[in-house]
Amino acid sequence: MPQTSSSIGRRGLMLVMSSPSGAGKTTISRALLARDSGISMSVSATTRAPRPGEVDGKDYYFVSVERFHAMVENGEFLEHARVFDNFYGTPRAPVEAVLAQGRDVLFDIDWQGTQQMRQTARADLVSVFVLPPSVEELERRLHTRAQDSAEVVAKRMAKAGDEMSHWPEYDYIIVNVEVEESIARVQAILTAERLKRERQVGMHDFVTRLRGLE
Ligand SMILES: Nc1ncnc2c1ncn2[C@@H]1O[C@H](COP(=O)(O)OP(=O)(O)OP(=O)(O)O)[C@@H](O)[C@H]1O
Ligand SMILES: Nc1nc2c(ncn2[C@@H]2O[C@H](COP(=O)(O)O)[C@@H](O)[C@H]2O)c(=O)[nH]1
Repeated sequence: MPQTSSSIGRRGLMLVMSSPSGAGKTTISRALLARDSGISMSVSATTRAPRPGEVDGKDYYFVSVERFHAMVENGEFLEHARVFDNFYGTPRAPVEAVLAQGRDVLFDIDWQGTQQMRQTARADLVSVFVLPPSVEELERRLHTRAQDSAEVVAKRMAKAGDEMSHWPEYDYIIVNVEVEESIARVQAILTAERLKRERQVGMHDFVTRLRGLE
């Protein structure tokens, strides 16, 4: 049978995107998912109330505080954190199932969650921090999204400086000026990371066959 590169197995990676609230990571993530069939979104659990249009099981699993704590106790989360007075966590089982198929998983989580995942899964983690072009533009985006009250927007703006201080902990930094340019940059990161030697787990056998040694 002829050798083709499509027979080379690949180890799935975990692409984490973080940013201050409103910088644009959800927008970039949605576009990436629509354009790349090799990556799926990790759906987090949260105790925050759904925004207009958000769908349970698609945008988040909306759970009570009691249910969230039970999930923590049962070890159901890969990571979890308190963000803006609410709890958020990444359910472990769906992520492990996708990675086992050699597919990639995209996470929209904060810096606390990224730190936890770096400790448990460093080799599989690729982290991207998204910055806004300016603080004024960040506030404008939060208001334009029109999904949070003025009080919630003010709270998120007050935390933006602290959040942004974590940028040096990430592998890649994107200043999200033009959304199409930012999407292209994340696609480029994903392409390069997928090609890393250590992720191409079937390469040894492929080259062995190429060399006619098997
Ligand atoms: N490059 C951009 N230029 C202009 N507007 C943008 C850009 N990227 C995103 N936006 C808009 O900014 C708003 C916030 O974007 P988004 O919801 O993606 O932010 P986020 O980082 O995911 O926020 P959160 O952490 O609160 O979920 C949205 O209305 C989105 O359409
Ligand atoms: N550590 C985690 N952070 C998470 C998770 N899911 C979302 N987030 C972060 O929370 C804030 C606010 O999100 P919003 O949807 O309420 O605007 C944002 O920074 C997200 O990245 C998670 O599972 N773990």
